[in-house]
Amino acid sequence: MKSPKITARAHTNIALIKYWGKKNQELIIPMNNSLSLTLDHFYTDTTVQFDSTLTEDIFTLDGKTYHDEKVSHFMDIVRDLANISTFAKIDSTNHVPTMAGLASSASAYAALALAASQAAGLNLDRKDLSRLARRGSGSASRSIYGGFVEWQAGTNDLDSYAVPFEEDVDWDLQMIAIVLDPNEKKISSRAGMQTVVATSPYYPAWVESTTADLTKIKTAIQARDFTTVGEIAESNAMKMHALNMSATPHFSYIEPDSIKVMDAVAELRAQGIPCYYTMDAGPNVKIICQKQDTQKISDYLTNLFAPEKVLVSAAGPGAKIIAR
Ligand SMILES: O=C(O)C[C@@](O)(CF)CCOP(=O)(O)OP(=O)(O)O
Repeated sequence: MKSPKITARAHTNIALIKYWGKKNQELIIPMNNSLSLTLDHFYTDTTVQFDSTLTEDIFTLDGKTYHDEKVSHFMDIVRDLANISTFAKIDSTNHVPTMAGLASSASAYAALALAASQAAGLNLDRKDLSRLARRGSGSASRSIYGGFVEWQAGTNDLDSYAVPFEEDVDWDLQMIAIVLDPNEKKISSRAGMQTVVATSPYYPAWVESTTADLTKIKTAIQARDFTTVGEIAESNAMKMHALNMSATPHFSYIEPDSIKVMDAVAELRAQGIPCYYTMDAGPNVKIICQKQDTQKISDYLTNLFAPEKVLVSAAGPGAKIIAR
């Protein structure tokens, strides 16, 4: 007996106000609210079909089969929700340019949450989809929606989910990802944030300051105040990375080429071009800019990096079913 074969598409999101620490590991409840922009350029397509002849979940990513504990654990959560015990075939394709290093768990688990729940006969609303995606990866909770999205931290499985802050973004904000290292990061987000929560003396100040940043950036987005949005996002990212350097053992995702991009942004700003950077759990740098400046910034960057490493995105859509 086979279920319908469902394909869902979800896009990557990049946080302007970071999630970097959990209150609860198993349920993935964050310490603070975060806010992101869903991007149009990078997305994951995932197809799921439950099949009673299978004796385990079969997961392929970009054509290769993997035994992924996180995926199986996630599928157990879906099976519990749907009250079924059937295994599934899961085929995922990351539509991020090769060597992008941006194939984030966010788009992957948002697409899997939508495809798997639908194939299991569940018809979850977007709030419950966000809660389900959160169980796969915290940032995936935000990729259920397009545009600017806020993940309300909450305190338990029921009240920790994302909400749209501005889904149809009518603002010419863009993000230029400079792909410095496509390989898997040495320290995963999950391990990195666990270390800082447990050992950084600055952690309580991070939660306090990032909560203040969130309030201010929401006002700035609504006011279309690009400079303030950029300044807060850049500062928030650097505070997140300062946590890593203050942990025990200390660690950092920042590599020499990351600093090269940061210096380029400083030079562009000195030339009067407003642009700001953010970084996540890896060396890649994302530059926040306005569409009118994107070409000038890209031209400057392609003098420093190979053109195929400079990838431009605008605001993108939420998760949706693309085939059934
Ligand atoms: O996206 C952000 O807010 C900031 C980060 O990207 C890192 F900079 C965190 C992503 O963490 P995620 O991969 O979701 O961790 P999980 O819940 O342990 O799977």
